[in-house]
Amino acid sequence: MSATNGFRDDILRHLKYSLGKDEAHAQRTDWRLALSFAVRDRIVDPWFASTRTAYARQAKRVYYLSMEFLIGRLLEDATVNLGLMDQADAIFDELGFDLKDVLSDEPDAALGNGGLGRLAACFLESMSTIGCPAYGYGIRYEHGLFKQSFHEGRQMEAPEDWLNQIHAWEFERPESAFRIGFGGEVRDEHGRAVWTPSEAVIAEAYDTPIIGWQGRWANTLRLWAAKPENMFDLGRFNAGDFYGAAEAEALARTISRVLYPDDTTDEGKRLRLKQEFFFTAASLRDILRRFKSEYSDLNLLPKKVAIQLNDTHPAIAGPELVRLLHDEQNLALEDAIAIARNCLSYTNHTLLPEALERWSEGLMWDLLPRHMQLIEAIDADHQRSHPDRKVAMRGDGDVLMGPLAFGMAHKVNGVSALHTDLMKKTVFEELHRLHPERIVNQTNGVTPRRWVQAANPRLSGLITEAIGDAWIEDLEQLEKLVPLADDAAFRERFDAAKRANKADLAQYFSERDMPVDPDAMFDVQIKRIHEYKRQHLNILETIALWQAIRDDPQGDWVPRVKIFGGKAAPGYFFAKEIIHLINAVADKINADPDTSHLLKVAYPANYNVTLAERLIPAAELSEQISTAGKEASGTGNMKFSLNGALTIGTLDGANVEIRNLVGAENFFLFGMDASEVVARRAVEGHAAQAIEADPRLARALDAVRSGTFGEGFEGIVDNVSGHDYFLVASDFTDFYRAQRDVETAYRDRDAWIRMAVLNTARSGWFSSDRTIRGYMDDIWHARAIAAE
Ligand SMILES: CCc1ccc([C@H](C)CC(=O)N[C@@H]2O[C@H](CO)[C@@H](O)[C@H](O)[C@H]2O)cc1
Repeated sequence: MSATNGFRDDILRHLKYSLGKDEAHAQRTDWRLALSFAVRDRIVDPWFASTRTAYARQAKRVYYLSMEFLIGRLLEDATVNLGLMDQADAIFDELGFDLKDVLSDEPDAALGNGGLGRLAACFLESMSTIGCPAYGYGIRYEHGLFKQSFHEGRQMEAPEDWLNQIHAWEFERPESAFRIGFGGEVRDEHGRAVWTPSEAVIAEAYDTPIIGWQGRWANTLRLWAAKPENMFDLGRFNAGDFYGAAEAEALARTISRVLYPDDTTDEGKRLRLKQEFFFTAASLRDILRRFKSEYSDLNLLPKKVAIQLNDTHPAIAGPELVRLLHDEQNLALEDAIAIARNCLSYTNHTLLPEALERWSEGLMWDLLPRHMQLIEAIDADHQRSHPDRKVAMRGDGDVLMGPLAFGMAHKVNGVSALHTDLMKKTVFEELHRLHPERIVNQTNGVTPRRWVQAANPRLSGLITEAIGDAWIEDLEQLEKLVPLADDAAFRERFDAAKRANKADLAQYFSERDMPVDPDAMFDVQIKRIHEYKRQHLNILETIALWQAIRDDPQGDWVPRVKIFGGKAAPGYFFAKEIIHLINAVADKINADPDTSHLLKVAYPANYNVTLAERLIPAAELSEQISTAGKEASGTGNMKFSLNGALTIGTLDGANVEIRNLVGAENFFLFGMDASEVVARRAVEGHAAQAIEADPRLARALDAVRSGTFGEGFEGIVDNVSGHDYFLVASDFTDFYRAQRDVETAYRDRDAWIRMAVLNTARSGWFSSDRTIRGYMDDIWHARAIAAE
């Protein structure tokens, strides 16, 4: 019985016995689920072996606590990592189906907003591929990030409901449940603090196996769902109070009902804090339960447990771990604090002031009274050892989650070299001076399995043909491609792969009434919509280009398609105006008979992980144009370089390291650097000056203000020509110059492809495997082990 036949039989067996469907009546979803179950069967054994080996080897485990895991689809990832893609392709071909079509039936697990959530997902896959014993802990949101659609160019939001169908990749764990309390009071009983919560919910675990490359190891993503202590109040039901009967359940489930869609603004909502404590407390309980099932001496905890806080969202872990060790395990307070600190480490992902979490002490006293007491004690303990320094964890009636996380962590890291440096000079300046060894850098990375091997099979095949397939788990082997940049035949095939990917994307767009020319340059900016990411700078340059083409239609223009993708937080008005403007400009320019053969704008709605996997392999120009000093790292920038797109960008975040590795000559740099930005912002009237000095910019802004693209965009023009905090006006002229340089380069196909090959070849360092090895060595002191 060949492996393929065994696999085929398992698919048919699941269709019949797991889904109760016979082939004749099976829908696409049935086939997708049958395939999922057959693939899942092949994950369970390595999964169990990994868990068993970690216990047998008394290995140190890593616990990654994150409010977000932007996983996307799982079936293709698992099939690729198990090396079953070709078999699945052959089986479905024989069954008369297109595997790609079956795979496209899976909904994205959109349990995240953007960079932070996707990084967590890449990290889980890399920890499994490396064989680092680890758990991801998060929330099983019933509704992930909202679905975006456009109505008359404006963003509309609709609930995302990935769980309104069978979810093939989770195992419910009713036996792993914890009672999580809120509110109530703290009484002192013989010198011991006893917290009696006034309300409680049950946190129930759902496990998803995360298989690594070649299925050698699998870790667990444990997501907590909120359930009521008692499901249904029969008494109230019998009394005819039907709502009352279901109230407890509805209230409890609210905690894991929906992901907060903000990715840069701390709303400070009570429910958000409940979500943060809910999953953090359940995770710490589970971690201590597992530790105590193997060891009795709590002083061993830091040797066996490393807990990573993905930003401040789980920072309540500091006080909660101290509470568990001191109040429940009876360790002395200072010992509890020391042990907790040696287990905990914290990653900062943003310097934006509005994104730094602070909770009112009033709310903290109300919701978590014992934790507020402990925060005071921890703060006092920290200040005691540094009386003269302003390193308070509280200020103006708020608990500052950044300083609290910093104070309760043995290591704190930034996510790119520039960002880590800025952390030391700005938000954590005083704390850094106090703890000069605590801040380290771990530049982000992305998993090459999803973002190259699976998303871009044409390029992957070409690379493997040229240098073998070891690159997939040792990405810096891509360096071996450098000499091939000078090989015309290889360049030819490299370009052919990109060309074919562009044709696929053009097909996808034409099916959605967005016809584009596959021979035009595909210029892509895909990320959350935010002023600091400057999508409005990109659309203003697009307008100026359009005007220039109209001035000189016979000019030697390079046909270009400007592709945008991204959601705005529902409450972020300005970002929504930027979306509206981009769609309005698209309508105008795409309908212009004189220019539409030279310039098109495409903005597919509902940008998510799956759409990124479709857009990035077809991209030629990657827009990384944030105001220097604002983008902590970026990870899309890495995905584009690996897939042979050239970057136009500022010296911001990881762009700096990408440019250093691929070579300045293979990168289109523009704009001010982080220190020039600070200096320029201090110049009175900096925007007006810039507009004064650049007629193209003035003309583009006039067109927007005068209604060329419709009414209602004054806000954007006023901002860019007024306060312009993100220096769109001041960076415009150089951006326009860089875009013209891009066109000059693009005209020389050979030179362009050569640069593209060098970007792919020299981007291997941006593998999340390299990043995870950095965390293992510098922060977690954890070692990889192989499953027995
Ligand atoms: C409290 C609301 C909130 C929610 C999420 C966040 C995240 C930290 C925002 C985020 O996703 N940051 C991005 O993290 C990526 C992974 O490190 C970086 O590559 C991006 O530069 C950074 O913007 C801030 C504030």
